[in-house]
Parts: sequence; structure tokens; C-alpha cells
Amino acid sequence: MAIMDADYLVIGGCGFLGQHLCERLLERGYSVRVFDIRKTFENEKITFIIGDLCKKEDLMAAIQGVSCVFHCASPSPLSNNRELFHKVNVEGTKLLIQLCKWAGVQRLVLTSSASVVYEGKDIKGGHEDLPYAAQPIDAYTETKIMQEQIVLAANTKDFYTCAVRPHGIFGPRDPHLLPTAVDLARRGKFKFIIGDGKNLVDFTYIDNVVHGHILASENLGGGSVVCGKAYNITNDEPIYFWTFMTQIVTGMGYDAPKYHLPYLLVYFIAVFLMLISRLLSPFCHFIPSFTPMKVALAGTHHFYLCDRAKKDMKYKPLVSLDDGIRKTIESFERLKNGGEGDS
Ligand SMILES: NC(=O)C1=CN([C@@H]2O[C@H](COP(=O)(O)OP(=O)(O)OC[C@H]3O[C@@H](n4cnc5c(N)ncnc54)[C@H](O)[C@@H]3O)[C@@H](O)[C@H]2O)C=CC1
Ligand SMILES: CC(C)CCC[C@@H](C)[C@H]1CC[C@H]2C3=C(CC[C@]12C)[C@@]1(C)CCC(=O)[C@@H](C)[C@@H]1CC3
Repeated sequence: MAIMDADYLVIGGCGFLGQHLCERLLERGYSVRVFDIRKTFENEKITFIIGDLCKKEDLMAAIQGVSCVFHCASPSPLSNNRELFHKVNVEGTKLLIQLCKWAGVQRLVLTSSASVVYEGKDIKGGHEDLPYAAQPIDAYTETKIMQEQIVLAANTKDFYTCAVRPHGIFGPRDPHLLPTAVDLARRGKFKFIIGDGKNLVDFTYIDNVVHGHILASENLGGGSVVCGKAYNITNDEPIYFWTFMTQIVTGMGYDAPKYHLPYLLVYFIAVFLMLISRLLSPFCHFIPSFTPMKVALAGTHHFYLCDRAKKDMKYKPLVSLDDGIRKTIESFERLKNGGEGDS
């Protein structure tokens, strides 16, 4: 059955970022098509095509008759599946580029990650020209680096690409950050502050990430300065990691962490537990709560400049961190201490 042409195809459009992006595109009067391996919401204005980014026949059905593609699909960054990361983020992205060119799609905006330059050591005011991490913090980030390189290298005079690098996205319907933090707090594993608690980090409210993506797509085109470039998109308000996390968990009705633990001690315990997990993997599935990636993110400075986005696409955050935290906590009533999530 022929499907209507659309201004945008959102790959991964049933995810946290994807659904918010679709809602904002519709508000701005664009026509939207979603391609995702699952369906998580209904909207009569959206054409949904359910399929696997890694399957050519699935993607061919979705890619024709669109002007711009947002590629937001990825396995969960908190999953532990190296093979799946590579299959979707690398092989799936290669297939997408091949089919974009086949179908005559002109613009591709990739959702990359600010962590593509992060090696678990302090980054204060990181800019986009920092080198890609030679030792990425995990398999997810390794494949995000490869993915971004593939997309930016695909930019030509007829096919325009760019990458948006968000960091620590939070907001209503976040499936990663807030639910993980609340789960740790509920299990009594949120009593300790890793390190001195004074490491500055970017957390980015979902509406600002969506805004950055739409600006990127609207500025992407023949001869545009945006072509072939990556853009950090943050709230432009670095905050102490533990101040942010404390506001989230106390807002959700749990106690604030009180005691400090030395960063290096926790990091090496996390590495030891990861090695034990790998040794035991043939016999049992044991995933430590505190992985080296999470500990590094929780105990080092890592915040980024979005000056390039401000200059090239007039980006500025729409929602402040304080307002974003308030809106997020209000949206997660069901997970509050004593809420239905406790059942
Ligand atoms: N959540 C965060 O803090 C950050 C996320 N990102 C990136 O933003 C993008 C969106 O992330 P979220 O919305 O948080 O994740 P999410 O897990 O909510 O959404 C990802 C979507 O991709 C879909 N998907 C996965 N594999 C697929 C496949 N083979 N075929 C079709 N669809 C597939 C999933 O079904 C899901 O709906 C990802 O590329 C992620 O790497 C980047 C920086 C930070
Ligand atoms: C207290 C615990 C040690 C941490 C609990 C919260 C964590 C689950 C989040 C804190 C920082 C978040 C984060 C990401 C996922 C969730 C956290 C680790 C990402 C890895 C998601 C994907 C990305 O691309 C990165 C840029 C994010 C970095 C921050």
C-alpha cells in the first residue's frame, strides 16, 4: 500500500527522544513518519512503520518519499550487548545511508553522543574538535564513535549530513536516567557519593535536545555551514553530578546520599566486579549495578561547550535545568516513593 510522503522520517521514533521529537515536529506543522522496531504510542497524524533498521526490506518500506531523516535509534546505552550495539549502531547506520541515497533522501541528522570524546577522564568545557576517544568508556560509546564517523563522512554535495551530540538527557518518559537512579535508591544503593561530589556534568532537558535536532535539520542543506559537522547540544548549565542526582532522588521521595567514598576505590571495585561478571557469564547472568562507565560518569568532570550550535544555528536552551528537573519529577508520580512503582 502506497504511503503518504512526509517531511520527516524519525528512526527510533517510538523511543524517549524520538517520541518527543515527533510531537514537536507535528506542533511545527511538519508531516512525520516513524520507523521503529516496536510501537509505544498512538498518534493518528503519524504513519508508523514497524521494522528493524538492520533489515533492508524493512527500511526500504519506510525510506521512500521523505525529505529528512532523524536517526535516533540505538539499543539502550545501559544494556550490555556489544554485538547488538555494533549491529544496530554501525551496520544499521551503514544500511540507512545506502538506502537514503537509493531513495533520494537529501538530509540525515544523526543523534550521536557527547561521550564520543570522553575516556573516563575530566573534560571541562569540551568542544567538538576534541579527538574521538581512543579508549571509549564502553561498547556503546565505541559504536557511537563509529556511527558518527560514518554519517559525517557520508556528507556530499547531494546528500547532507550532520550529528547532534546530547549529554545526559532527562525529562518526562525518560527510560534510562531517572528510573535507574530511583531503582538504586529503592534498593538502598544510593547512600554514597562517589568522590568529593564536586564534579561538574551536563544534564540536558529533553525539550532542548529536541530543539537542537530541529534547528540542525532546518539549517542543513546545500552549501550550509552545518553540513558534515557535529554539534554539542546541552543545557549550557553544568551542575555538580551529585547535586543533580540528589535533587532527582529526593524529589522522588528518597533520602539524599550522605557518605563519601573515594572515587578510585569505587572505580576499581567496579572494574573487579565487571571482570567477575565476565568470568561467570557462561554460568550465570550477573550485571553489577555500578559499572565502570557509570562510576566514571558519576565521579569525573564532563561538560561541553555548545558555542558552535549557538553560532551556526542560533541554538539556545528553551528550558532551564531547574524547570526541567521540576517538570521531570512532576511527570514521574508513579515512581515516587510509595507510588505504584513500589508495588
Ligand atoms: N538518553 C541519553 O541520555 C542519551 C541518548 N543519546 C542517543 O539518543 C538516541 C535516542 O536515545 P533514547 O531516546 O534515550 O533511547 P530509547 O531507547 O528510548 O530509544 C531508542 C529507540 O530506538 C529503537 N530501536 C533500537 N534498535 C532498533 C532497530 N534495530 N530498528 C529500529 N528501531 C530500533 C528502540 O525501539 C527505541 O524506541 C540514541 O541514539 C542514543 O544513543 C545520546 C546522548 C544521551
Ligand atoms: C548514581 C549512579 C552511579 C548513576 C545513576 C544514574 C545513571 C543511570 C545516569 C547518570 C548519568 C547518565 C548518563 C547516561 C545514561 C544514564 C546515566 C549513566 C548516558 C550514558 C546515556 C547515553 C549517552 O550517550 C551518554 C552521553 C549518557 C551520559 C550520562
